[in-house]
Amino acid sequence: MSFGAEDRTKPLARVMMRAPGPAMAAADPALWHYGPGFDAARASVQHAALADIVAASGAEIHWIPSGDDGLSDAVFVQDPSFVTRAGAVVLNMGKALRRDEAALHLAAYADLGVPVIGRLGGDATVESGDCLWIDPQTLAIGRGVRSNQAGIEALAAILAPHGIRVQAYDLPYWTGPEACLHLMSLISPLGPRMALIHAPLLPYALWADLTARGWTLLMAPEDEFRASNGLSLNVLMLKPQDVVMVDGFPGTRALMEGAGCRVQVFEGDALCIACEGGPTCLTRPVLRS
Ligand SMILES: NC(=O)NCCC[C@H](N)C(=O)O
Repeated sequence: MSFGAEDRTKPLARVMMRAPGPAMAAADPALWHYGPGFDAARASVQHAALADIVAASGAEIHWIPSGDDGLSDAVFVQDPSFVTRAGAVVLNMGKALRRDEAALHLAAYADLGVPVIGRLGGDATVESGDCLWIDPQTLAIGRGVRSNQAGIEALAAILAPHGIRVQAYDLPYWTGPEACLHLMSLISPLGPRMALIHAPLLPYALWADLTARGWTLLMAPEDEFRASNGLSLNVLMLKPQDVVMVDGFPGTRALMEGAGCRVQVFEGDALCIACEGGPTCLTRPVLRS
């Protein structure tokens, strides 16, 4: 089976997802840092609506089995691993409650026949929500509450033999270590060299590096970013300039449409805004082709 999802000139062809299922139905919102809008039953319906959009785009979905395993955040399949043209890397989550998700991803790659080229463990943590492909040879990593220096160094050592360079950028404190602030909370690629950004929190050096490479950076409306706890900006690229976002943010949507994007929406208040993860976080690309 072919794999490798780092080339954003290509459409999403294969992706992993996990339904919220019994794990999220049993979740204690205070333990998981879920907001007042959390509603597990509605979250399941909203997740299914996103899956319908992804499937209609032509991408094949590989479902990680849901279970009553206490892993409520495992619905956010973006984070515990990522897939390069050389194979998958299985990460070590910075959020302690999410550590056991690695086993789900290892099993999924075994099912799919995707080789695992490296794993992180011990005190070295990186979450894939902190990882952004600048180009297929350059992976940006946000150093912050979820991804640490030891993790970044371990990941660089795994990727270097495959011709992939890692570049770290520091993330801000923002609302503190309990909240989920990933690098990808501040930037969503819309195409090979186009992205939606929240400039005030984005590492300046990343902004400068992308600008020097000729990226078009669209500044997402501040009011919608704040009202959504950042989820207005979490946009999944299905194909270059063909994207899906949480409904309810007309200014952000209009900005992307004005830049030539087709934008589809789904309701995400009970799932995305409440649980701090949007359509990007709910999908783990395996292949773009
Ligand atoms: N890539 C992402 O931004 N993932 C969202 C993860 C949300 C989840 N509740 C977490 O705190 O890890």
